[in-house]
Amino acid sequence: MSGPTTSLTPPADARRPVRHPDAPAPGELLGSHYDRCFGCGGEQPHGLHLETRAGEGVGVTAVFTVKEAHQGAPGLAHGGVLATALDETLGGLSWLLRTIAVTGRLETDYVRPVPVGTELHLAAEVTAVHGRKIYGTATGRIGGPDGPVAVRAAALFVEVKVDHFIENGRDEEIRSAMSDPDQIKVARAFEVNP
Ligand SMILES: CCCCCCCCCCCC(=O)SCCNC(=O)CCNC(=O)[C@H](O)C(C)(C)COP(=O)(O)OP(=O)(O)OC[C@H]1O[C@@H](n2cnc3c(N)ncnc32)[C@H](O)[C@@H]1OP(=O)(O)O
Repeated sequence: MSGPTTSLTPPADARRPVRHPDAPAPGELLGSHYDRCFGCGGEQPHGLHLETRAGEGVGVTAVFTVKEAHQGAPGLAHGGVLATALDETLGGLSWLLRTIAVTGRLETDYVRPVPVGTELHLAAEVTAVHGRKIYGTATGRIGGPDGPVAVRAAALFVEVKVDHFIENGRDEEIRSAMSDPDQIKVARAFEVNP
């Protein structure tokens, strides 16, 4: 079978990630990169409304409150929604590297059921970088930031240029995002540099 390797193990010559000198300070709220993002946007009524903060090193933390609209089985979070929460948290790592990157591969382990109403405490870190490939891991804990792990993920993100979004996105949303009078928001929708 042809196609890219699916390994999430960094190659031996991968380098350790380096926090960008202009990365947000530990504890700083990253804010939404795009209002209509399902993971973090404020304008998606049933979105996850994830709030992500810069952590120490090349890491971030986030909190996701599981709402009624996020169910799969009665009273329990949908697995795909939990994968989204992990993916979005991992996406926030771009801010610490000041790189634009998209998910290439995301592998998720579901360890415990997550009831509606739960605050899921997420943490993600970059583990290695190899060329355009950024390797990361994430966990989601219940009952507090040090509570038991309910979900975890390993991921490979691939660095892209801003053209990735402009060339592949739907014109209507691209135009709308570009024409927002808040130019800081425009920059953040298309770049990781606030
Ligand atoms: C702007 C707002 C803020 C930034 C946006 C923040 C958004 C946050 C939201 C969370 C993040 C998302 O959900 S992002 C949305 C979901 N993801 C996507 O839509 C991505 C769709 N896929 C793609 O566009 C493409 O396949 C790419 C960009 C991932 C890769 O294509 P490419 O650019 O042509 O690169 P390519 O040569 O194929 O791959 C480069 C290297 O990565 C490896 N590679 C590529 N894909 C994989 C894979 N699935 N599994 C293993 N390895 C892979 C290749 O083997 C190669 O390794 P080597 O030969 O160099 O060793």
